[in-house]
Amino acid sequence: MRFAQIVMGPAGTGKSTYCSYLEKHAQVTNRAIRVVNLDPAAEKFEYEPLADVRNLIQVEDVMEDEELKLGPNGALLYCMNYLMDNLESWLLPEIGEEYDGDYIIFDCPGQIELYTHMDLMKRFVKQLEQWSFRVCGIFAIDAHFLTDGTKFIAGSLVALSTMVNLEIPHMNLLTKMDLLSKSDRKNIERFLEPDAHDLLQEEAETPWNAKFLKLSEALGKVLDDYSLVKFVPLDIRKSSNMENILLIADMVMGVSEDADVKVKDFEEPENEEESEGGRDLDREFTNYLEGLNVRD
Ligand SMILES: Nc1nc2c(ncn2[C@@H]2O[C@H](COP(=O)(O)OP(=O)(O)OP(=O)(O)O)[C@@H](O)[C@H]2O)c(=O)[nH]1
Ligand SMILES: [Mg+2]
Repeated sequence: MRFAQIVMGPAGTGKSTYCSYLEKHAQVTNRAIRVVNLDPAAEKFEYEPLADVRNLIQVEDVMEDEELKLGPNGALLYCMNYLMDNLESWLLPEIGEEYDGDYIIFDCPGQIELYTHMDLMKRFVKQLEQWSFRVCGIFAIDAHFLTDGTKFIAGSLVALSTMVNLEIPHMNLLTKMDLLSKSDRKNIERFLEPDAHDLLQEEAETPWNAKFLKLSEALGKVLDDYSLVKFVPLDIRKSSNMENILLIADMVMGVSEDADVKVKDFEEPENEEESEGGRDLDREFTNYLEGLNVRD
């Protein structure tokens, strides 16, 4: 049995940052988690990829193709199709045939149509399942876009389409929590266990809502009925948030304590401080985040 998180979501919402954060978290907590870059348009990321789709195909090369004549979005979809046709021949050798207990994070592109209605990612999920992976979908949403009830409904519906399309256990990550003001952070707490009906009541005064309140209420009911559309906050400065996310992912993938999840080979601590008092995970995180230039 192997485990995978597929990290999806709109452009710039912090998918790659989450992946590098998770890779680092795994290093300091001794879990063997590796990241695979599946974004053929990625320019840079901070993790050390186990495999990188850009070694198979690159968006610029496709855009330069005189016969295809594709722009950036069409070229990206072409690359993803090409990747799906080469999963057995390219990806499998890169990640290895069968290592029991492997935990792999797939960092995906920010093209939302890949998730909501196209079948490319569904093909990918099916293939991973055939390779005996248990898969969890992580859908990254920028917390700034969820600060009122109407935006919440819109954001949740995109997440819901993805969940329904891919048919895998699913978690919505509220990213960039560290950038929210105190009041926005407080405001967002009501979305963590939301009652869509209550949230919409507060929005009822705008002309749009007066006209479409019934529609919004009906959508709200859909979300309530699919109570799986839940949001988990990610404040990148807090290692406890990461632990929480990993725990939920473990739960939804059915990773039990007796499952054979790999830990890294034990390394002897190099300095005395570590051997005496254990490792200071928060300090290691702070050093890492300073390297990433995350604002405080
Ligand atoms: N402060 C802060 N900045 C973040 C966080 N997550 C992402 N960023 C910043 O947001 C920008 C986009 O982050 P990425 O991780 O590249 O986002 P992405 O979703 O991978 O973007 P695409 O792959 O282009 O769709 C970068 O400048 C990051 O440094 C976060 O949690 N906190
Ligand atoms: Mg990215």
